[in-house]
Amino acid sequence: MTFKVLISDPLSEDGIKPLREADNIQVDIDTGLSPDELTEKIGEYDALLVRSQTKVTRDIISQASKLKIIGRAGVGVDNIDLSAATEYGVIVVNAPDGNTNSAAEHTVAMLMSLARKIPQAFLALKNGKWDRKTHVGVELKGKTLGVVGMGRIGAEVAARAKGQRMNVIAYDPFLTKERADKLGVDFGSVEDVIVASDFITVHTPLIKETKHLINKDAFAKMKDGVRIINCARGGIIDEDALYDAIKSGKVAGAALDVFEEEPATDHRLLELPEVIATPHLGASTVEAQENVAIDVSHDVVRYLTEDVAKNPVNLPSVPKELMNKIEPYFHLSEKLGTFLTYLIPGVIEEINISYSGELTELEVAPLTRNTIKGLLKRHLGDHVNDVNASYLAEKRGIQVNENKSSTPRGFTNLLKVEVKTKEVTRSIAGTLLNGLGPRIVQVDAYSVDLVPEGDLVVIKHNDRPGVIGKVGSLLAERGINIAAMQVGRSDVGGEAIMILTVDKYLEDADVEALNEFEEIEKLTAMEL
Ligand SMILES: NC(=O)c1ccc[n+]([C@@H]2O[C@H](COP(=O)([O-])OP(=O)(O)OC[C@H]3O[C@@H](n4cnc5c(N)ncnc54)[C@H](O)[C@@H]3O)[C@@H](O)[C@H]2O)c1
Ligand SMILES: O=C(O)CC[C@@H](O)C(=O)O
Repeated sequence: MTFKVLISDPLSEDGIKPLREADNIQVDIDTGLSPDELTEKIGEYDALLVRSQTKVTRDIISQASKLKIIGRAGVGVDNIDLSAATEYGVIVVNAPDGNTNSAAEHTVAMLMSLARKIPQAFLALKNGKWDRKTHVGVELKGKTLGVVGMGRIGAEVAARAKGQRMNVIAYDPFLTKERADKLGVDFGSVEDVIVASDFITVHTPLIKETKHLINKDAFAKMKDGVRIINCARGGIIDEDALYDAIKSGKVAGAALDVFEEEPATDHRLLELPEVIATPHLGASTVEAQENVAIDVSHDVVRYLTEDVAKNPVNLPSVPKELMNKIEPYFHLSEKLGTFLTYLIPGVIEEINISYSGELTELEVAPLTRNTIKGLLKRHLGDHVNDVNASYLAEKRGIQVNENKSSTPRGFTNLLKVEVKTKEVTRSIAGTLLNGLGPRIVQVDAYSVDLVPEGDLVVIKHNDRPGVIGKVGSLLAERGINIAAMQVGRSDVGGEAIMILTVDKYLEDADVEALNEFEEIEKLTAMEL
């Protein structure tokens, strides 16, 4: 099978080598497509790679019937409709580390240019003006830099600012006193940062909480003559409020690499002499472009060929060490879910997944997602995957409960799935037997020992002598070989269950013939 990958923004040719070198991947590069052209084309592709120019909208994703992965060569994923991607089961991966250094260096370049008015002086000189009076700057030494957002880039900027002998005060909802001490910065609320700083630089993502975080009210609280830097995302700073604050003299200058609408060639902020700007160049270095393209290309190859991604954005990433431990349970968890779908009539209302024994020591969320996938896939189709399984369950109003109990229950590990509909509650449990692989060990109240694989027949019947023989003979007459058989009963002469592993899926006629036996209460043929 060959996977088709579309690259719709310019990426480093050296960086996409992992894609070019993969045997089963065809790479098409088509930059500058209009939204309509991309919508028309996307149906052919298994993967889409973008930088920040391509807007991957819901409309585009909804037409991407084969799309499995969107790779963002960079950090910010605000140009991708993540909800739509999750809903359609498309994983989004980014390259979070590859451009940190370049973005931090660019921020420092902007900070220094802003302080010393280098772009303005250069422009004047280019225009033949030797003007030393207008371009008097300020020193950084001893000034306070406020950093809003102390993630990868914010922390790097803070470290470099300290090298300029600046004091740094930072705010980040995840910044603890210990980390602040380690980084050698003061920390406080966003208001503390805004009030105390001579320069303010923002390094948050653009999300609901950070949209216009720096607004009219915030400017009002700042020191007179404050200088503002935004090398993160347009929209974190309210551009109208910034314009007014510069015009009023409250803000002495601003350095902007990003804008609410890009490209921003005709922006009124650019008319102000106090504003210096670059066209979203934070990550535009040879090194960063190569790094991010390599990282995202590797993840695309990995996901298309092995179903694992290192930097997923719309799915929690599973550390390698954990993955090694839980991977053997993947097959079991999905099969338990699939098995149950054959036993339940009606609409699932609740799924209860319990983990016991060794499993209690592990992060089991990936197994829960996989079990839900098994429960939904048979009815909803192959588009159900790890990315959208939980979303699809929630959308259908299915309550999913996950719990851990350390009670050994006779197994070193046990995964039990119970499903409730309006009419019934059914359950199944499985284990991973050392050296033998996955086994189903319980179906409702019955203990069994079953490999969760192949064509199975589950027969609920009355416990009477001869039933097993009758079923065996009928199947033999029809040329259906029984590979394995499990029987269990509630009590002598009561309800009993027979589970057969057969070499061939039962046709409707075979099921009808078996149902003729009066001892058989219910028969279900299934394919795991
Ligand atoms: N200009 C460029 O070319 C360029 C290049 C790379 C990254 N970026 C942008 O820079 C930003 C930071 O990137 P990063 O790699 O450091 O990301 P990151 O995820 O490492 O850091 C972001 C930090 O923002 C913090 N945060 C979230 N909400 C906040 C809030 N309300 N107030 C304060 N902090 C908040 C988070 O806790 C996190 O620590 C992103 O917007 C990214 O898209 C721009
Ligand atoms: O693609 C780019 O050059 C911009 C990348 C940058 O904004 C990011 O968020 O990583």
